[in-house]
Amino acid sequence: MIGLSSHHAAQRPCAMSSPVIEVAVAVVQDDRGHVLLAERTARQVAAGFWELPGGKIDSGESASAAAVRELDEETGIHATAFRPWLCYVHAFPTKRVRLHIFRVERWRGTPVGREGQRLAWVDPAEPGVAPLLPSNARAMFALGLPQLLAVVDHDDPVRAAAAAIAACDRGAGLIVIRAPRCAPDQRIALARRIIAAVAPAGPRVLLQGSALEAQRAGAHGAFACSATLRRSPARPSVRLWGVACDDASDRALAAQRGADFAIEAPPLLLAANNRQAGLTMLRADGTAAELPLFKPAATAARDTSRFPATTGVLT
Ligand SMILES: Nc1nc2c([nH]c(=O)n2[C@@H]2O[C@H](COP(=O)(O)OP(=O)(O)OP(=O)(O)O)[C@@H](O)[C@H]2O)c(=O)[nH]1
Repeated sequence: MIGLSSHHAAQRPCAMSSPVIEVAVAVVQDDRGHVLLAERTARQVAAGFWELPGGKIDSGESASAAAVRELDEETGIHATAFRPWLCYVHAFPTKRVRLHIFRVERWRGTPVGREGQRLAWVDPAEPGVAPLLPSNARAMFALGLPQLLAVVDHDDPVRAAAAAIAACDRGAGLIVIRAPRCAPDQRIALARRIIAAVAPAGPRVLLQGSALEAQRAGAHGAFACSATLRRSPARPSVRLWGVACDDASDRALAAQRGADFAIEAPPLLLAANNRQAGLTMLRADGTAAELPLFKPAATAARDTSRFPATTGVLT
């Protein structure tokens, strides 16, 4: 299940003037997609909180070198292939941390808590260990997102529902319904029809529109186009909020407003697909960004990334 994300809390003003501590952390996943977490020890601040293996970047050290070093020092795992993933600032009450998060794609070794800390392999969608460092909520949430997202944009409810079912067949775990030309009541009726049609496949469904429209439609959340994002003073009160971004400044704004993910698709592509099948498939993008990004999928292969719900603690 995609949980409520706690990274929406407003950033506290008292931390805003403190310097930003640069921290590099590693996401290591086993073949089930479970993520390696470590528990902070009694000797550390925030003892008992679970975190990704990592630590402060030494002066003159690159973020990637720090992530690889800390991973080895703390768990004995040697990363042989990795890539930058998310990078964002979190404001704790008294300090700010910039997390440089790396996805470790290949590694060797058997994880062991080399500093006496407990380790656990957890399902990112249902971690099963607590508490997690609040700064990691965005990353954990992003790890629980599906790989494929579909934008359904058709004014005709029958064709829109057919497009949404086709998207589920192709493995979409998230569906964004756009029907900007419809009046709100029509859009809500169309969304209800799509939500009922795809319910057996179980994707999350977001409606482009206000929080109230999304709620009336029974959607899991709301979606905002880039123009709405720029006009929005704050995150709407919805469980899941996705936005469309045209460029890097939109992305920065989306992260600041607490969006859960962003899509970057040329408006022309969406418009062209609307005239045809009403369906655009997007894939999770692997490059470094402030928040999870989806971009047009060149080939929409079936998504096999759903994680089982079991969790293992290594003692
Ligand atoms: N290791 C780690 N630190 C994190 C994560 N998220 C996060 O906010 N932090 C914060 O980043 C900072 C990392 O400091 P650390 O104490 O673990 O790093 P370190 O081992 O290099 O520091 P030290 O030498 O002072 O002990 C802490 O303030 C910690 O709360 C995370 O996922 N992993």
